[in-house]
Amino acid sequence: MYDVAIIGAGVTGCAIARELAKYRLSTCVIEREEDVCCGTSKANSAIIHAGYDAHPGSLKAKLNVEGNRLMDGLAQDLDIPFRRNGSLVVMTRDNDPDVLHRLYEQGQANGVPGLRILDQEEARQMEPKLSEDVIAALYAPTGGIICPFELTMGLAENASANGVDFFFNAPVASVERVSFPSSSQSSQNENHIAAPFFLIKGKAPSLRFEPSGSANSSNSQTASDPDLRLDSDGSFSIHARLLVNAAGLYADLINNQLSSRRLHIVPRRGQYQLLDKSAGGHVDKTIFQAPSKMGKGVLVAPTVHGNLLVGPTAEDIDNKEGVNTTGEGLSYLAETASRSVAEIPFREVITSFAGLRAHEDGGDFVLGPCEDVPGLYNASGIESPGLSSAPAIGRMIADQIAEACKAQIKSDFCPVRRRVTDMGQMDLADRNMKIAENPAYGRIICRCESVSEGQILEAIHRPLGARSLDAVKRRTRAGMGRCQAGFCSPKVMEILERELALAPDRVTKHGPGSEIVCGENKKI
Ligand SMILES: Cc1cc2nc3c(=O)[nH]c(=O)nc-3n(C[C@H](O)[C@H](O)[C@H](O)COP(=O)(O)OP(=O)(O)OC[C@H]3O[C@@H](n4cnc5c(N)ncnc54)[C@H](O)[C@@H]3O)c2cc1C
Ligand SMILES: O=P(O)(O)OC[C@H](O)CO
Ligand code: FES
Repeated sequence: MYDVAIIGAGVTGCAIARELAKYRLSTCVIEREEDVCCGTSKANSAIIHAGYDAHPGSLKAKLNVEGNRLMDGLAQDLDIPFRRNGSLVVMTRDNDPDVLHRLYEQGQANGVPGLRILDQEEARQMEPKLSEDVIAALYAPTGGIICPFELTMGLAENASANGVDFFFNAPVASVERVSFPSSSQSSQNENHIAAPFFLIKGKAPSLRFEPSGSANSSNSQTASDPDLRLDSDGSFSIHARLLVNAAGLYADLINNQLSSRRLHIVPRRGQYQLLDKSAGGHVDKTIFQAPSKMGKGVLVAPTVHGNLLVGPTAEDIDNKEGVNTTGEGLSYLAETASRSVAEIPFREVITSFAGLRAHEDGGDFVLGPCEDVPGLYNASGIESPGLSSAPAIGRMIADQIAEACKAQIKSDFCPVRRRVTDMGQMDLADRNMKIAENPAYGRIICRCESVSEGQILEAIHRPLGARSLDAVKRRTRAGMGRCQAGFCSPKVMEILERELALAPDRVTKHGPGSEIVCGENKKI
């Protein structure tokens, strides 16, 4: 029986897992996808917000500012690309003239440091490509940009290295609070009433169990593991004393199985255009427009890897899987972005994508113990600024759980994790030394992003290692370049086949059901 089970391996679940790993508690994370960071955490604006957007007194306001403050230390410990590039909210003649003052006052109340309102000239000096229509701007020096994949994976890998188990390809179908011994408990317990616990069930024919700290672990689960029961049809059940609901868009479905305090989460789609690195220097700061009831509006921002990002739209839709882009949405972006930034080189678009905000009807994060279900902790309704707030959400939930269980701090928690070697960040001498040590670092697999075979091997053979093309991409950037994997995909597939002893038709893009080839069509 685990002390704590967390449903969801997005940035929220992984941040909570890492904080819980600081305590003497047995913890697992259960994720329906094949990897961490497959939900909203992988498709967003990647901004670490300063914290002036949310209403004073809200959880969003408090945790955004605290998360922002914690980010430098976390990025250093977990080796996450993060840059405080600062942000501007620009005002044009069409906007309500009070908008910047309102945001400024809100920021002051939330405790955001260094906010300043700039006139037209100062704003343009800071960002020469601002549109002619911009007449003033709110400057926030603590705004930042981050790699959301590395943030989520760094938290997860570090949690794993410190004792947290992960289950992948494990969609939870039902959760139940049980207050009697179940048949799966040991016979010693049969004659007395056990403390209530959560019974978490699902069907996972290809469940992948990653016990803590396991590098190179095989894909087979351990049927003998006392915390997990797996039947021949792939049904699994996991027992835990406490349950954390960090299931993103599906957190309402998990909560509503247990609590009469219903949640309702609407997917609010945000579409983006991502431009090539040749356009990455078009702006330096993150350029926001005036916010609306639907969100912070369309931004133009550099990414930590040197691309330019334009988006998102904000459309409420019915489909929790509706991550498609639309012609209408993408045209809206081009038209709207030009109100704040001039001459955006849209010819340099290399891809478009969409993410879904988990918008809860109440409008704020839903965090902490659920009033009518002892042992259930919600981390639900985590829309923006969820990425920025993740370090603070992790601390808040873990502290609440540790206090409730009177859990002791572990003395051997190691806060440090290193990401896959980034050859691009090395000088020539270091690069040559690395290649001399291991020639695989000299074999370039992804030309656009200069990713070597050595880096891909590292991505596969590390705790919570990559098992698919997209998982390799998130860890190394192989496939994220200008050709969008046209050249490097077959090569990465070959490496996955070889290293994981997979038949070619078992290599997937993003887990079971996304196999890339279906067989041979010609003998060579
Ligand atoms: C368009 C857009 C732009 C954004 N921009 C920013 C930004 O710039 N800055 C910022 O701070 N925030 C931003 N956000 C918000 C931020 O991305 C989210 O708040 C954050 O990623 C939410 O993380 P999460 O872990 O709660 O959810 P997710 O990342 O969605 O993780 C939930 C996980 O639960 C899993 N799951 C669901 N149901 C089950 C089940 N039944 N069984 C097992 N697993 C399950 C899912 O597969 C998923 O992996 C943005 C969001 C969007 C959509
Ligand atoms: O549109 P929002 O308010 O959900 O914010 C999304 C990002 O944080 C900024 O683009
Ligand atoms: S070669 Fe990998 S993205 Fe182009």
